[in-house]
Amino acid sequence: MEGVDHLAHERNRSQFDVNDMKIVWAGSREAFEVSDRMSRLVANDPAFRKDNRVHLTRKELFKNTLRKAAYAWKKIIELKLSEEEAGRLRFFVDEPAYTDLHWGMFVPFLKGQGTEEQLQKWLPLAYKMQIIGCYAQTELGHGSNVQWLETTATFDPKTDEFWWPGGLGKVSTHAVVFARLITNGRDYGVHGFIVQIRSLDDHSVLPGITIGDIGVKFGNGAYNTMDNGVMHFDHIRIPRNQLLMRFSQVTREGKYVQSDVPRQLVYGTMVYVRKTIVIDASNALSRAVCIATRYSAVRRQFGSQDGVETQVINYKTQQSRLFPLLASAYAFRFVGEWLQWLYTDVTQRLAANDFSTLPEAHACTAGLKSITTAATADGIEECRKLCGGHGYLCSSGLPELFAVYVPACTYEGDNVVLLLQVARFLVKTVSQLVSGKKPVGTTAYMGRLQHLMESTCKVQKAEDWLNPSIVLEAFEVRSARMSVECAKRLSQFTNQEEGFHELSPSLVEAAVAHCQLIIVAKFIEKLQGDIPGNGVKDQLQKLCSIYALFTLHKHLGDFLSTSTITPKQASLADDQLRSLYAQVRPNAVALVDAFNYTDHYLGSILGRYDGNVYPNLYDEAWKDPMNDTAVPDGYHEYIKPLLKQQLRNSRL
Ligand SMILES: CC(C)(COP(=O)(O)OP(=O)(O)OC[C@H]1O[C@@H](n2cnc3c(N)ncnc32)[C@H](O)[C@@H]1OP(=O)(O)O)[C@@H](O)C(=O)NCCC(=O)NCCSC(=O)/C=C/CC(=O)O
Ligand SMILES: Cc1cc2nc3c(=O)[nH]c(=O)nc-3n(C[C@H](O)[C@H](O)[C@H](O)COP(=O)(O)OP(=O)(O)OC[C@H]3O[C@@H](n4cnc5c(N)ncnc54)[C@H](O)[C@@H]3O)c2cc1C
Repeated sequence: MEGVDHLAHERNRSQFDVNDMKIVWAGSREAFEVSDRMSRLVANDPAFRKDNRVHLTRKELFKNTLRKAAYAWKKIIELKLSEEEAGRLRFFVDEPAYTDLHWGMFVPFLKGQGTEEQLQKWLPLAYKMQIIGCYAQTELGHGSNVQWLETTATFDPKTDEFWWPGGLGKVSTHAVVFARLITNGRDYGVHGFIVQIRSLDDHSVLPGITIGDIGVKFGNGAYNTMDNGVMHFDHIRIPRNQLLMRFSQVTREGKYVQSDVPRQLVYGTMVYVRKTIVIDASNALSRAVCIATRYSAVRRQFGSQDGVETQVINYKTQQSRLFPLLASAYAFRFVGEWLQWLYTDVTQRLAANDFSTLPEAHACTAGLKSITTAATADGIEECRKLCGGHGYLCSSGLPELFAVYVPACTYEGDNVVLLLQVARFLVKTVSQLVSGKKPVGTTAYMGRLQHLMESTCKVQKAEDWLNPSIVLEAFEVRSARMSVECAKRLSQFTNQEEGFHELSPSLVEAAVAHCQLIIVAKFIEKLQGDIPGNGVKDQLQKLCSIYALFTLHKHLGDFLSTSTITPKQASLADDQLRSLYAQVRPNAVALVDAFNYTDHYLGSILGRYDGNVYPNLYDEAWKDPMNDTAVPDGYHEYIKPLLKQQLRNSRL
């Protein structure tokens, strides 16, 4: 029945104030207000309709995305929205588009790498969208290995193929292009250039440049709203001052001048985007968990008592699959908040030419991007399975969410390649202990190595696993012992690079252990701070324990093989986990209501706020074009003759 809240009984059971939790999830009351207003503005405007995406052809889909992006831009101007409001509006439009790369990579790269003079020229054009930019770094032959990019930019004192860049295929007029800078016969490695690729008069591709779309990508709808492109340069010429010269210059005479900064600053935009991808992971996972939790509370199957079947959310197996994902969504939110702080701090230090925390920023953004995207991609697929057959319908919202999300494990740095960067950072940290260098930041725990190597876990009863200090120490011991073991095995190789290559699977596991420790530590830190709201902190403490103990359970091999805990303590952790699931159960629907997602944004019949699933699932089926006629296309050509032939055969 429309208008009835079929989940009211669930909402009445919750033991905390969901409106207070909405503020904590949003980050502040102001952030909540902006988000709530923008999500409703989008949900209530039919121009942002998205339930028809899966029925559109690729060209219709793309044109529809251009229409929405132009309409959104018009709204932003008309309503004089702030940068924050505009960003939230684009988020709730929920459609990968060229604007993501224009605002998410092209503009940040200009801001990070341009000189004052270059910013004055290019930023006003980009802010007013008088030029549209993309980020062209990946080539057909190289994406991960940036140092081996093959496009060259040779300085001519007298007077290159990109693959993947989002927005490149059909829309962008300009590109940030990565190429090897060659001047006076010497290769100075990869630098960033701004290159005009299309005419601002008729959008034609400029001479010497070939551009196209790379073709259909995974899934219906999904990333096919984005014109990821292919571009080939054939000896084009650009002015010298289109080398972005904040950190290195080429003089009019062709002399290369490198200011005294780490060359990795040219990678600054990737660090910036990896940081944002962690919060994006929390957004995507919370969306899938919201759908799966509400549907699990609606769905009844087997186990009937007095003629009423059991809600599937009451099965322990459903809880053991769903609640860790709920906890992870909150965990990734809070580590993403901390990462934003770290990034701001590093940026302020860079402005003062303090590069001391650059390695930490690189390791944290790389590692946390890797493990949160991997867990989220797996988590969205698990949420689909938690919804049984209906989870496989596009009207559940889950297949398209999965298809649009999974490239996050690849773009902005392949997850394994990035974890290997973290492993290098850890091995270096351990090796520097010998020389007396005090580890700081997220590796500070390595400074207590002696203690961590000798420590024994104090758990004697299940409740002991609720003690944050005990949990934190267990994760520190596991990570420290794995890193030390890798460093020890590596030291037995005469060729360190060969050893690193040989031991890379174990090194990746040590990197994961370190990054999971960061997530647990930041969740605990969050709870040590002021958490306003009735019953809110208590719920978050339960979710923090669930994230930590589920992670311990999932990586039990590490904890046992490093003697961090005993099998008995592992069993006590499982007991505590089950108890925590029972405590979260009455609050589960309210905990996902706290994400404050509109039905429009969720795009899911299963995840409707009112839980009125079945009538709407049934009605949705009839909207499919397949049901336009009772007799399907093809009947007369292929079915009728077959049936007639079979009838004749049976009479012979
Ligand atoms: C894999 C990378 C990081 C290797 O970089 P490379 O220059 O080869 O460095 P080394 O491994 O030799 O390390 C040298 C040194 O530099 C440090 N370092 C590396 N990267 C950074 C960084 N970003 N910030 C700070 N420091 C860094 C490293 O730690 C070493 O330090 P030492 O002290 O040990 O010397 C690199 O090739 C890379 O990042 N590859 C991934 C490429 C990538 O992410 N591409 C993204 C393209 S854009 C995209 O995908 C857009 C998607 C948008 C969408 O649609 O959403
Ligand atoms: C949807 C999408 C959007 C994108 N948008 C953009 C964009 O806007 N601009 C842009 O420039 N690029 C973009 N990219 C490209 C993306 O950045 C690259 O695909 C990504 O960096 C991975 O690089 P690769 O494709 O070379 O993978 P590869 O590195 O070739 O990975 C292939 C396999 O090799 C493994 N591997 C590679 N090196 C090592 C190593 N040293 N040790 C162990 N294993 C290794 C990887 O783990 C992986 O399993 C996009 C990609 C996608 C999917």
